[in-house]
Amino acid sequence: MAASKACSSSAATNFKVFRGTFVHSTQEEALVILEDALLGVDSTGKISFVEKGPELEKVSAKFGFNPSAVTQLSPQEFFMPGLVDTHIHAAQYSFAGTALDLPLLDWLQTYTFPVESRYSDLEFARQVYTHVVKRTLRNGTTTACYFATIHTDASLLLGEIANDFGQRALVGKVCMDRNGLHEHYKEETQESLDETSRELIKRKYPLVKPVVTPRFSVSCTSELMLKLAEVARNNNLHIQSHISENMDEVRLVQELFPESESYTDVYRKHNLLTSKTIMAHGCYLSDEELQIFHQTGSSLAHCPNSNLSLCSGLLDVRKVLSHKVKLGLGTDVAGGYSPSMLDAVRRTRDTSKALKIQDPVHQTLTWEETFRLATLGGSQGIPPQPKPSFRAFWS
Ligand SMILES: O=c1[nH]c(=O)c2nc[nH]c2[nH]1
Ligand SMILES: [Zn+2]
Repeated sequence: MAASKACSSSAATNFKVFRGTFVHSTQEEALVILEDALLGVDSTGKISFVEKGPELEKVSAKFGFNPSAVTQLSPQEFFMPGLVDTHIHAAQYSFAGTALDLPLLDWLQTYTFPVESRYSDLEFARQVYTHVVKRTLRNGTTTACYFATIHTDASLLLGEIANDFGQRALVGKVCMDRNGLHEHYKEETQESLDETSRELIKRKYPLVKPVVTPRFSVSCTSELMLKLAEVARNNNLHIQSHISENMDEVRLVQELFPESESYTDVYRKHNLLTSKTIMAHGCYLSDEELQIFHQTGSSLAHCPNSNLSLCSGLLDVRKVLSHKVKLGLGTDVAGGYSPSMLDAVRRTRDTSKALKIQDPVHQTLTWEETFRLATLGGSQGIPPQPKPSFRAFWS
């Protein structure tokens, strides 16, 4: 992300205007580079126009800004869209980079649940949540889809912190009414529902929205999942959870829900697959399951660092995209050790190359495609405020 240098400070205008190179993605083209462009931002922070640099005089007359107040980028600088982290556990930031020696279910039991259970302590929560928001913003994450913990007050605090630092976020109080792995870190069904409602009522920050967050099928009863789906539908909310991350987890879900045809079928039967659903991982989804994702408009968060670090699996992104399923990238801190979305971009390429080693006909993802997944891809699961794309202005 480029820093900018003002070439003049006089600004008797409603627009902040930048001139230089702008880089972004569209559905048709993974990487579009606009050289010597003018980008105008209105007083609410929204992009109002993108025009050609050499037409400055004409454009300034049309939009009524002072041409000498334009901020000129240097030749080494460029603007790009903010990075969208579609899956990150804010509470797990406290142990990011450690404890990656166990597979998923053992990792949850040994490291994750004991740490998450500490977030009834709001001072601890404030410290960790402040660090994670500042760190992800520093790494270019302008929008994040956070899992908090089962604690409503700490989850509300995370939203307040993200809002105060200017990060757009979906924040979910985690819901889990069964936990065979750690008996003390769970809620009663009604308590989980009541606390979710309390979170909805109290969350009032302009940049932050609540997201209904059943942790995963392993830790939720049928009753809780059905009722959470109702909450999401009645309030038109996003839903986030995990799916098909690791083979032991997939087998356990089959045992817990023997009447369901697949892991995806479990969520479908509980009405949790909507066009506002973001499911993390999906390494072992079959073609039939991906078709259900396509039909319901649900999206996937690809978390390659976590998939590699916990030896969970290798998601075939090409296969997902060939089913026309929406897909963004996630850091999945702390299964993923890095909070940086640029790391997620690199690991996405590494995973694609590992798939090519296994199967030489696999078509490796390009840098351009991976950049698109980290920006536009993520924003399809978490749509931004309606805003015209650069392309709409640049004809
Ligand atoms: O990577 C993961 N991190 C988690 O915290 C989690 N919970 C359920 N499934 C999970 N996977
Ligand atoms: Zn996760």
